[in-house]
Amino acid sequence: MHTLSLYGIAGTRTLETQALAATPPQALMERAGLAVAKLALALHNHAERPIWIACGPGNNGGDGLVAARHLHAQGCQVIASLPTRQSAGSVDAHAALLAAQAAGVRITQDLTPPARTALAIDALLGIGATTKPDHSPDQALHQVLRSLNALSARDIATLAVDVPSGLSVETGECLHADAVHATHCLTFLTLKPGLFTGHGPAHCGEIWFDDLGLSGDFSGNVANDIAPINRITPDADADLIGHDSLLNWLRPAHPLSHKGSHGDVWVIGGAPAMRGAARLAARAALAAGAGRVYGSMLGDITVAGDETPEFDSQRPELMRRPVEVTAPGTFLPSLTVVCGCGGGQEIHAVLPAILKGAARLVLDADGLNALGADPALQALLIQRRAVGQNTVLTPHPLEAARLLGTDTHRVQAGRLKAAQELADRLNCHVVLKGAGSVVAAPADTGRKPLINCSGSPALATPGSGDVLAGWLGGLWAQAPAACPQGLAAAAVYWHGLAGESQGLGPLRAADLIERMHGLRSRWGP
Ligand SMILES: NC(=O)C1=CN([C@@H]2O[C@H](COP(=O)(O)OP(=O)(O)OC[C@H]3O[C@@H](n4cnc5c(N)ncnc54)[C@H](O)[C@@H]3O)[C@@H](O)[C@H]2O)[C@@H](O)CC1
Ligand SMILES: Nc1ncnc2c1ncn2[C@@H]1O[C@H](COP(=O)(O)OP(=O)(O)O)[C@@H](O)[C@H]1O
Ligand SMILES: [K+]
Repeated sequence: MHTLSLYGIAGTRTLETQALAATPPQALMERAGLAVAKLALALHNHAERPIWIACGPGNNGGDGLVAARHLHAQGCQVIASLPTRQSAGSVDAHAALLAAQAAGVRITQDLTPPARTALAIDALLGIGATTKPDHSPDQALHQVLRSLNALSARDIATLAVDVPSGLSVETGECLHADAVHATHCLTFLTLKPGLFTGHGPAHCGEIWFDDLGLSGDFSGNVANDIAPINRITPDADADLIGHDSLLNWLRPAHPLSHKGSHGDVWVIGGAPAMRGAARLAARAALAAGAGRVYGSMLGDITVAGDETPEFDSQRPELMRRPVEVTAPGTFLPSLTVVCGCGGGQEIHAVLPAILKGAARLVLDADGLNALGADPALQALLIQRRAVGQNTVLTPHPLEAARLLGTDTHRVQAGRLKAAQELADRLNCHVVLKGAGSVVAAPADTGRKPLINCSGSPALATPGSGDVLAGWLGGLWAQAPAACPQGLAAAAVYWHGLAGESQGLGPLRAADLIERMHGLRSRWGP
C-alpha cells in the first residue's frame, strides 16, 4: 500500500459537495448502499439467519436503507431498525426510506436485534455525528449502540458504514462511551484520520474503502453517471504511511560500502537497573544497519555489580564508550545520538552538551522527561534547527502530556494536534507513539503529519519503544541528510510490521529487533 491522503470532516465535505453537484440525485447514496450490500453479502455466512441494519436519522442511515433494499432483493432476511420516530432526514435519505419500504424491506422501530442475527450493519451515525447529542431520544441511540457492541462482542460480524458510530473521524476519540466496535468498516469518498489513530484501530476492524467512483476506474474513466468534475482537491489533514516509506531500505547496499559508510550511532542511557533499555536501543541501531554502534551507561557502573567490560555481553559487536560528552571532537558529523533509553535522573546532567553538540539526535524516555521538566533544555532544543541540527522526539502519550503540560487523556483525544503542537513548540520532529503513531514535522517545513497504520498490541511490551528509538537512530546514521520525518515514518512502519507478524501474544523487545532485521532479508532481492 502506498502513502494515502487522509481527510477530516471539512475536506470530506468539500469532496462530497463536489461529487453531489456532479451526480444525479441519490446516485452517491445508491452507490454507497450498493457497496455496503456487496461487502455484507461477502461477510454473510449464514444465509438462513437475519441481517440486522441499524439506521440513523441522516445520510448514514440512508446508506443503510439502500443496502437493506439490495440485500432484500438478494433474498436475505433483512430487518432495518430506525431508532427514531422521525422519517430519515435528508431528501436522499428519505428517498432511500421510501424505496426500501416500497421494496418490502422490514423496517421497524423495535431496537432489539433479531434473534440469531448473523450480521449487523451499523448505519447509525457517520461524519455528521456531533459530540453533543442534538437528537432525541438519546436513550434510543445508546440502546442501539449497546446492542451492536453486544453482537460484536459475541464475534458476530459487524459492518460499520463509513465510520463506526460514535468514533470521531477527525481524532479517533470516542464521542460516545458505547462507540461501536466493528469487525469491518467500509468508508466512503475519503480515508479519515480518526479511523487509523487513537481508538480508531480498536473500533474499525478491517478497513475497506470505496471512493464512490470519483477518482475513476482503472482505465482512468470516471463512472458514467458522474459529470466531469471541476475538482478542487482540498488539502489533506494527514497522510497514511505506506510501504513506499521503506523504498530506500529495500535496495542492496553499494558494493563498495564499508562500515564507515554506514554512519555511527552512540546510545546514551541505561542508568543502573535500566541497563537493558540502552542495550536494546544499541542492538536495534546495529540491526538497522548502522556502521559502528557505541553505548554508554549512565551512573556508577560499579554500583550495579553486574557489569562486564563489554557494553552488552550478548552482542560483542557493540562498543562501550565512556560517558564523556564535553571533550572536543566528541560529536563528529558522522555520529547520530540516541539518548534517554533508561536514562533515569542521570540523563539530565549530560543533556545540555548533547543538545549543543549532536548533529542528529533521537530523544526518548527519560531524556523526554528531563526535557519536560527543564525550560533551559527546551531552549537548547529549540535552537538546534537554526544551526542545522535535527532532533526526533519519540514520546508515548504520557511523555507527550508531560512535555505539553497536560494529561494523557487530552493528548489521546487529539493525537494529530498534540504531535503537531509539540513539533511546533519544540521546533523538532515528533513521533507520538501508541496505536496509530503520529509523525509530525515543524509547521515551517510545510509537511503534514503522518499516521502509521502498521502495528499491533504485540508491541505493547517493555522495551519496544527503546527498539524503535535505536532503529530510527540506525537508519538515520545511514542517511544523515534524509528528511527526519521520512526516516521516522520508515522506522514506525517497519516496527509495526514486525509487531503484526507476531499474531497473538507479546513480541519481546529483543526478539522484535531480530524480527525487524529478518523482515529486511525477506524483502531483499
Ligand atoms: N450526502 C451524500 O449523498 C452521501 C452521504 N454519505 C453518507 O452520509 C453520511 C453523512 O450523513 P449526514 O451528514 O446526514 O450525517 P449522519 O448520518 O452521520 O448523522 C447526522 C444525523 O445524526 C444525528 N446526530 C448527529 N450526532 C448525533 C448524536 N451524537 N446523537 C444522536 N444523533 C446524532 C443528527 O441529528 C442528524 O440527523 C456519511 O457518513 C456517509 O455515510 C455517503 O453515502 C456518500 C454520499
Ligand atoms: N496496541 C498497540 N498497537 C500498536 N503499537 C503499539 C501498541 N502498544 C504499543 N505499541 C508501540 O510499542 C512501542 C512502545 O513504546 P514505549 O511505550 O516507549 O515502551 P517502552 O518504554 O517499554 O519501550 C511504541 O512504538 C508504540 O507505538
Ligand atoms: K456508522
